[in-house]
Formats: sequence, structure tokens, C-alpha cells
Amino acid sequence: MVIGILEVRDLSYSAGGKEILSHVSFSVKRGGFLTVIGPNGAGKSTLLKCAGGLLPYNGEVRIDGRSVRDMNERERAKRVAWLHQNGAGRMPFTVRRFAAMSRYPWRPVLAGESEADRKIVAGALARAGVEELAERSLLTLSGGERQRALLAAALAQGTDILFLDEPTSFLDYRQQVEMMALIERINAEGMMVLMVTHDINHALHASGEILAIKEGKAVWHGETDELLSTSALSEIFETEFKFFSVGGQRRPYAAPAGFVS
Ligand SMILES: Nc1ncnc2c1ncn2[C@@H]1O[C@H](COP(=O)(O)OP(=O)(O)OP(=O)(O)O)[C@@H](O)[C@H]1O
Repeated sequence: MVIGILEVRDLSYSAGGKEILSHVSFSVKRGGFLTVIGPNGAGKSTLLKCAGGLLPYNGEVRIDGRSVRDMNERERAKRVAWLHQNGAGRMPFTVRRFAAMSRYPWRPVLAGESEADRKIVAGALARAGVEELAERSLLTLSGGERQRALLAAALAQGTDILFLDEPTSFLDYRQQVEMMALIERINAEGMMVLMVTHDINHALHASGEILAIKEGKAVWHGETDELLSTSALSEIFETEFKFFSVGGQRRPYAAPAGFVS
């Protein structure tokens, strides 16, 4: 059996007198790409927050066999970088400064930026294509620029796991294409990705595996190709889906039948 870099076993979470996640289990291998899909309010973001150790949970989450519960914040930040939904992009820092701040788990407390930090930050800005924005304030960036700047900061953090919560929300089509291409490139370079998205086509085209959550329970988990050959997608979203093959594309596109005239 292949042991994943990220192992989630029997994960449950309750809040406000309600069970929001119920006994969810999955694992993601080193360098893998798993996307979590499901209807509004299914528990997807909560799942990400629990798996990243940001919320208290029942069950077990392990990274390379070590319980996330036993890690302090710096230890977790050495392993998992985040792009949060409506993330921290409204802070009054330049893109370079913000990316430099994300080196903190690797620095002794109160230590300044080292030459190695500066090189890593420069590399991250280049990988995310935001070198030209380096001295711009995050407050002045468009939505797409801000997402790339935040991704650069996540890369500068130097982790091998990336959590993405709706990375393309509020982006126009060109920015979505560029963002997803960047995420796929980062994954191809070896970063494990756990992504939540409402865009089923981003899930189908970028990820190796898909996990569907509904009312806090895992209702489907498998390789992305398997999802294309069943009625699972229609059942998950309770609306019929149709698939369209497009020349040159590895996988078909999916659309709710109600959208297709
Ligand atoms: N602290 C809390 N107290 C009460 N209810 C909560 C709390 N946190 C989350 N919930 C509820 O849990 C459910 C799951 O929320 P979550 O944000 O994880 O869903 P989601 O699948 O990411 O939704 P969406 O797709 O709409 O973003 C929602 O009904 C939400 O209101």
C-alpha cells in the first residue's frame, strides 16, 4: 500500500451544535493533486482547514506519518502553504515584502532576512510571474495579480504541500487560465496540491484525484478519469451533467445539462 504524504483518517468536525464533517478519510501521495468538490455548504473549506490544522477536529491528520496536532505553527508552516479564499491580499505590504514575510518558519525568531531568503523570494516571484509587481503594494493589484502575488508568497514559504481554497474565484477567464496553468506547473515541479473549487472543469483538467463531499460526508473518491465514466457527477450535484470532447484535450469538458441548449 502506498502511504500518502498527507493522510486523513476518520476526520470529523462539529460547530454550532452541528456535525459539519463526518468521518472523512483520504490520502494524497507526494506530488499528488487532489481536488475537493461538492455543493455549497458541503464542508469543503472546513475540510481544508481541519486538514491543515487550523481547526480542532476528531480523527487523525498526518503529514509524513506525523500528527498535525503535534506540530506547532512554525512546523506546520514548513510543510503546508495556503492560498485562502478571499486571502490576505488586502494588507499594506509590497508583493516582495509579503513574500519575504512568508519565510518566517525558517528564520530564528527576530532574525532579519538572509541572503538565502532573498534568493528564494526572488525565485518564487519569478515562478509566479510577478517580478514586475514586486515593489507594488498588494492594495493596488487587480484580483488576478493579487492571486498570483499570494501564490508567490506561498511558494516562497518553501513547503512541499499547497492548499488552495477557490484559487480562481473572482478571476476573469484569461486570469483563470493563467492561474490554473501556474498551479499545474507548480504541481508538475513536485508540490502536492489539495484544492477546493466550484469549477468542475478546473477539477477535471488539473487534478489526478477527486474527492466529493456532500453534507459533510465523502460520497465519491477516485481517479479523475473514473469520474468521467459514471453518473457520479450528476448524483453529487443533483443535476444532470453532459460531457463534451474537444480535440487535443486530454479530458472532456463537463457542463450541467440545463446550461446546454
Ligand atoms: N463555526 C461554525 N459554526 C456553525 N456553522 C459553521 C461553522 N463553520 C462552518 N459552518 C457551516 O458548515 C457548513 C460547511 O461550511 P464550509 O464553508 O466548509 O462549506 P463549503 O463546502 O466550503 O461551502 P461553499 O462551497 O459554499 O464555500 C456550512 O453550512 C457553514 O455555515
